[in-house]
Amino acid sequence: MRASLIQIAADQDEPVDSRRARVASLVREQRGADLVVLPELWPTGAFAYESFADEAEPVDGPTLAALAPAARDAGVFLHGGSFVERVPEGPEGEALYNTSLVISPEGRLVRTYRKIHRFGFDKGEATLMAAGSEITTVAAAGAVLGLATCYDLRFPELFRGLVDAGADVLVVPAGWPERRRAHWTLLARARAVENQSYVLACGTAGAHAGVPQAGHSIAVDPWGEVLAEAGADEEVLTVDLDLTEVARTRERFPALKDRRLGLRPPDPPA
Ligand SMILES: NC(=O)CCC(=O)C(=O)O
Repeated sequence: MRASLIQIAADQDEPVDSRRARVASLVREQRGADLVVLPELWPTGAFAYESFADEAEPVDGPTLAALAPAARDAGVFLHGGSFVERVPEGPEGEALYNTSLVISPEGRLVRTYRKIHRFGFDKGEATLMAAGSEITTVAAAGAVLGLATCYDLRFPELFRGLVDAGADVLVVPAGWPERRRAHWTLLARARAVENQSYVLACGTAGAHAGVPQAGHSIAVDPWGEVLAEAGADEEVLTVDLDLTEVARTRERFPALKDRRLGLRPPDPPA
């Protein structure tokens, strides 16, 4: 599988529609890839909280309208990163989600994933967005992609759930800040090693809302080796994955089979 990770900046000086057009044209340039991945919340910027409500859109809104024909023209599976999804009706009224799109080479939306772990503790995304609750995989380009978004990378149990659901390539769009870049690289490698899976983690470049971004999109193999890593600036990172390596790694070093589920919890302190 040839994968291209498009690490773009979500600069607030660039109008969102211009960025959509620019991203669509970058996707079209990836003809020959099997899978193209975009970062988290690239239309708005992951930390541009003030713009979330204004830029929120339904799943079939302008982001999908820009990306679907681009995926079709390039003939690629496209993980469209994520955007702010507005859901007008629900038990508690309107809600916003941090939602990812996966589009087929025919330009058809084949999967959505709503970010499960919201970042910000008692502010930002954690207060503005609702949390997804579904572990989500999708068959694409000869692999089973396990979908996660940014802060999700810190929660290994989600990734175990994805592997249990058959994932062999874990795809993580992100808007990860420069300040915690060491965690980004470490966690991407840890998720690959412990799950004996490829990890494709695509971050943003530049800075938005005053938060410098780490960039350093990264592709890691099931043994934890870094196959390719971007710099800090805008860049397309292209990498070839040998998907048979997942089964080979799991056979030669079958640690996943040694899991001990259902261990007895400790007795409460006396
Ligand atoms: N957008 C995010 O989820 C940011 C996550 C982050 O900064 C961190 O986990 O650290």
